[in-house]
Amino acid sequence: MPAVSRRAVLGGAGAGLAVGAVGGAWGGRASARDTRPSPGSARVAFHGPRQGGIVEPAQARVEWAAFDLLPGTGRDRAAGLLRDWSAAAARMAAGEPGGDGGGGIALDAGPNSLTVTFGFGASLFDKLGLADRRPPALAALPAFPGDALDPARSDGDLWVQIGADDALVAVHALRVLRRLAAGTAAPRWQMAGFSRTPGATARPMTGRNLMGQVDGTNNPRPQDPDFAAKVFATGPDWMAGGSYAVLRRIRMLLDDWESLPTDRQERLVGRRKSDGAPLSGGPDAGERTPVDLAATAPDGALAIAPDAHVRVAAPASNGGAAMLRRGFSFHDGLLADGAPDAGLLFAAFQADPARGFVPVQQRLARGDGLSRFLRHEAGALFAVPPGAPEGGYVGQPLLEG
Ligand SMILES: C=CC1=C(C)c2cc3[nH]c(cc4nc(cc5[nH]c(cc1n2)c(C)c5CCC(=O)O)C(CCC(=O)O)=C4C)c(C)c3C=C
Ligand SMILES: [Fe+2]
Repeated sequence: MPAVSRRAVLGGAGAGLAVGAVGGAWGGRASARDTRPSPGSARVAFHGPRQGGIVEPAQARVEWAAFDLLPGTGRDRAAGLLRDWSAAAARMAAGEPGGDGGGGIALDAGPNSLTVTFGFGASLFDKLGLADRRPPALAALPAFPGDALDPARSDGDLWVQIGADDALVAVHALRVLRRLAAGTAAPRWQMAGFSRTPGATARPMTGRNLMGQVDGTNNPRPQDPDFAAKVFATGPDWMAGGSYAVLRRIRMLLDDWESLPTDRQERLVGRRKSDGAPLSGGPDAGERTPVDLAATAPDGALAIAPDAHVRVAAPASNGGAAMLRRGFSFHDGLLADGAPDAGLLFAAFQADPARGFVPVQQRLARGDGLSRFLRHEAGALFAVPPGAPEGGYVGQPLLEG
């Protein structure tokens, strides 16, 4: 298959998505003119200066998995695993079989915009005798008020994020990578999430979370002049062009949330539920209307309440702190009390968590109205190295340097 740049592939994916919405995706009438490729054929090149799964739109399905190195695993074995994982990920991203262990479950499907992202936890550096090369930005995060993080579902030596617009494709990739890890690393925890399916809406729009809010509007955008400075690290050498991923499994108290009237829900967020417009903007505002934190209502009260989520989280309230949020919903059945075990697999990518996530979460944990309806149940921080060139593997400069 010819090498295709990530940008070119994504452009193609956009064209393909329209076909899924109109053509035979639901077994409906397919006209003779529907000759464009299906959404399943969209692909994101694995090799490149940056790993996939950071700036690409969230796919319909995500699998997160953390692994711990088996006792006695040294740098050579770990390097071999990253070499095998990278090679398999590159094959699968190109729509080729990943190798043994996938059970044939993705045989009929295209790559479906598959991305595989690899991350390194702080504990990996100690185990491989690389403590002197652990980046300062990977220092343990502080404990935040209200945190109730389950150690069995937190942290890990290695992290794999698999995104695809088809669940079978994502699960297949996970099975392949898991098989390749046998004898070198053991699964520590695994989580599955979802996002909107391409073509599900009449026009592409920012997705919604399980609280029903349009979520992701004020993310930094790749065209912003300071985007790379916010999201990508400049060092140490092996991390230049990489990023740091903060993960949180945040359960939502959905039954309590859904019992609130819409205007109270909107006040707690600071945006309208129907279209995501800021409450500071008046009836004609839209999702992209800039938030005005100083705006007041006719009665003199702040249009965006003091404890509204967007006020407390805004860069302007946190000394400019910013991150790229790329979360997925989860819905994992019922808890013992019958409440849904559902919420957000929150992921934030940034150049330095101490300047991105930490100040924001410190303020949110204390003064965010939304946090009364949220429970932080698991968390992790991983260094996400830059992408690997053709023929190389993710983390090679660290593991062979
Ligand atoms: C520490 C960082 C953040 C956590 C944790 C977090 C959890 C969380 N957020 C929502 C819903 C929304 N968040 C929105 C905006 C927003 N959130 C954060 C940070 C965290 N959120 C930031 C930095 C921002 C942008 C603020 C700004 O600049 O305006 C929004 C509004 C739409 C948007 O801009 O994305 C919603 C809705 C939930 C449900 C949640 C935990 C489950
Ligand atoms: Fe948020």
